Amino acid sequence: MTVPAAPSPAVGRSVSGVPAGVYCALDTVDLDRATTLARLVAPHVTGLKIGLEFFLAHGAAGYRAIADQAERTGLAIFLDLKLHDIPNTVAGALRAVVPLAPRLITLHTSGGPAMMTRAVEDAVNDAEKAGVVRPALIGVTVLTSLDAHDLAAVGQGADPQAQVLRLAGLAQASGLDGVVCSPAEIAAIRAATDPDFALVVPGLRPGGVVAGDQKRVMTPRAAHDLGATVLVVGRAITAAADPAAAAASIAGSLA
Ligand SMILES: O=c1ccn([C@@H]2O[C@H](COP(=O)(O)O)[C@@H](O)[C@H]2O)c(=O)[nH]1
Repeated sequence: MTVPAAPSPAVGRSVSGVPAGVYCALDTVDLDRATTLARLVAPHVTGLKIGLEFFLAHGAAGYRAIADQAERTGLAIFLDLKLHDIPNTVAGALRAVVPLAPRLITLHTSGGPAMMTRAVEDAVNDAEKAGVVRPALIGVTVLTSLDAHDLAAVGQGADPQAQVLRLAGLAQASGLDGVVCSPAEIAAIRAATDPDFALVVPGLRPGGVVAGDQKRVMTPRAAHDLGATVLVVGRAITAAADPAAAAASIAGSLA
């Protein structure tokens, strides 16, 4: 199939060293599939997201295989490990992965202020020691797969927006560079945080694509217009019959 010419994949405003635009989530345990997807979507996206599925299967060697490819095509790498543990353990995990030089790393804001402030301090030192640019530290607030009913089930009575706002405020006060939120909370966080606070937004479904396990969803265009910095798109691209065409169509929808 012919892939339509893509507009510039750099959309939105880059903040805190986070290049703005669409990042494709390479959620697979298959290294060949990940490298093929990375090649196919490269002309249409700003970055590639490596998450738990790929990293647990292939570790640093797999990361480097994707990062080498990303470097050749000028894409940013987002290492989405969603670290969540005591401060010392998260600091140790960062020490292990900061030398890989991803542009973004995630950790859970519900790990608390002590964990986040320690992460910020240590990431600076880890990056300096490794001679790499410090990654942006991005706090996961309330997963986009959760709704008010799910929050109540785990003892968090707050509605998702109130809980996301609370955690985003905590993340900013702890020195993080931004948060992961759903499209539904972008406007409220933008109003409550510094303009340079990065908003990383999954839960994106172009028209006609099923939500599946995601509960707080919007289209990429709606999230872009609301002010997302990073648009995270996985299955709408990777499960499409033609991933390059799907990525090109999403990039085109933002123009
Ligand atoms: O709250 C969150 C945090 C991270 N994610 C990640 O984004 C992608 C979304 O994949 P889709 O296939 O587009 O649903 C996936 O890698 C998640 O781990 C999220 O969805 N929600």
